[in-house]
Formats: sequence, structure tokens, C-alpha cells
Amino acid sequence: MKKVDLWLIVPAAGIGQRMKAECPKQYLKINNRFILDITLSRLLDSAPFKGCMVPLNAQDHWWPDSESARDARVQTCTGGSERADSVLSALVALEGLATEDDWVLVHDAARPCVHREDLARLISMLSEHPVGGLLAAPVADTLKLVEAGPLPVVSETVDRSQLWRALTPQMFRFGALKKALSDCLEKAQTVTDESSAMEFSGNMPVLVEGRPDNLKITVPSDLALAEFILSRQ
Ligand SMILES: Nc1ccn([C@@H]2O[C@H](COP(=O)(O)OP(=O)(O)OP(=O)(O)O)[C@@H](O)[C@H]2O)c(=O)n1
Ligand SMILES: C[C@](O)(CO)[C@H](O)COP(=O)(O)O
Repeated sequence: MKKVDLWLIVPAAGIGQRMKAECPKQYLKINNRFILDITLSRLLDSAPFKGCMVPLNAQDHWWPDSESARDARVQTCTGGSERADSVLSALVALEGLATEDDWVLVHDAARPCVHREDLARLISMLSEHPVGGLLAAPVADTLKLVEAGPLPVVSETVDRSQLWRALTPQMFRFGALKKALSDCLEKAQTVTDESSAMEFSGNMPVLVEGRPDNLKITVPSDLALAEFILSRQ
């Protein structure tokens, strides 16, 4: 297989407000390991990345106690106020190291259940693609459009036949992704993932079907679910 030049960015500068925990959720523990360490080790042990950049919150004082702080493959930078700002900070930190055409995989620190087979499929399916893409899963629930009010009510049921949930990693070329994110942030265009920045730049990223158990730990009940998923892998 042709050699693929890959970099990894794992945004870990969030504060986990929805988790309502005593620390940012990436520093909660499963089997006595930081979630961030589980995520980083699963990715770094699954593919030959040229390097890994982890944007951290400027107030982060947990990092020095992580396993990853002692991993020579991992560098850190300071993240920003939104996820997109953190990812852009990491891209800027990789300037001079990554070439314009190198691939960058961006994966949420809060998704420790990512499966090595999904990662391998994403890389093999996209490594020759002109744009790149992302892991995603078809929506399995009936979706309702809400009308806000004292009690949220259904305004309509949405056709889900062409709706997928975006997961991570998301995989794009270094130069194209840095420009797309910079352009969006300059235009104050809200983007919640790398794909939407690439879409605003006129691209159509590829959707690579991934396991639906690639859970993003977001609310308190997700922690036990993630622990169960990891125990089964
Ligand atoms: N300014 C930010 C916000 C989020 N993230 C990271 O992006 C990932 C997905 O974001 P999310 O699940 O929203 O995490 P939080 O922003 O921490 O959660 P919340 O919205 O509940 O505060 C997480 O790994 C988080 O650490 C980041 O690097 N920089
Ligand atoms: C990137 C992402 O995980 C794809 O679904 C999602 O957009 C992150 O959103 P969040 O609000 O930052 O958790």
C-alpha cells in the first residue's frame, strides 16, 4: 500500500459543561486511566502518524499527570474558545512540520471508543481522494423538528433517509483544512466540525460508515456506556 503521510490532532481544550463533572470530561477516568489517554493511545497505536498535536485549555492543570505527557509522539499547544479555534491552533502549530498535501486526522478527545478497524477503513478509503471525509453513522431514530415553548412540541417529523450523524476522525489535507477553517473563522461562520468548514469552501466530503458505538462522551450517562463499550472491545 502506498505510504500515506498522516498527522493526528486531538482537540482536548473543552471544559465539558454538559458533563457537569468536577473536572473537564477528558480527564475523567475509565479503568483508572484518563479518557484522553485512552483516546490517544488507541489512535497512536493503530496507525503510523508522523506526529500528534493536542490543543489544551490554557487553564489545564491535569495534563502533566497524564500518560500522554510522557509520550514523545505527542505535542501540545493552547486551544481556543471553540472547538474550531482549537483545531486551527493545532494546524498553525504544525506549520513547518506538515506539508500542504499531508493528511490530518482530527478526532475528539471525548471519543475513546474509536475502533482501529474504522480508522483503517477511513484511511484506506480516503488516502487517494482529492478532498477527504469523515466517519459517520446513518441516523437510526425517528427525528422530530421541535417547536420551542413552555413544553417543546413536534412541528414536523423529518425524513431521515438521507441523514447521517458526523463522527470523528475527520480526514482532510493540511493546507485545505487550515484555509477552510481560517476562512470560516474570519467570516464568523460557526462550524462544529472540520467537514462543515470544508463544505463551506465548496467541497463534498466523503462519508465513511463507522461503528455507532464511537460514542462522544457528552452527558453524565455517557461515562458508564463508554466503560461498557470499552470492556467489550
Ligand atoms: N474550545 C474547545 C471546545 C471543545 N474542544 C474539544 O472538542 C471535543 C468535542 O467537543 P465537546 O464534546 O463539545 O466538548 P466540550 O466543549 O468540553 O463539552 P461542552 O460543550 O459540554 O462544554 C472535545 O474533546 C473537547 O475537548 C476543544 O478542543 N476546544
Ligand atoms: C466533531 C463532532 O464530534 C462531530 O459530531 C461534533 O460536531 C462535536 O460537537 P461538540 O458540540 O463540540 O461536542
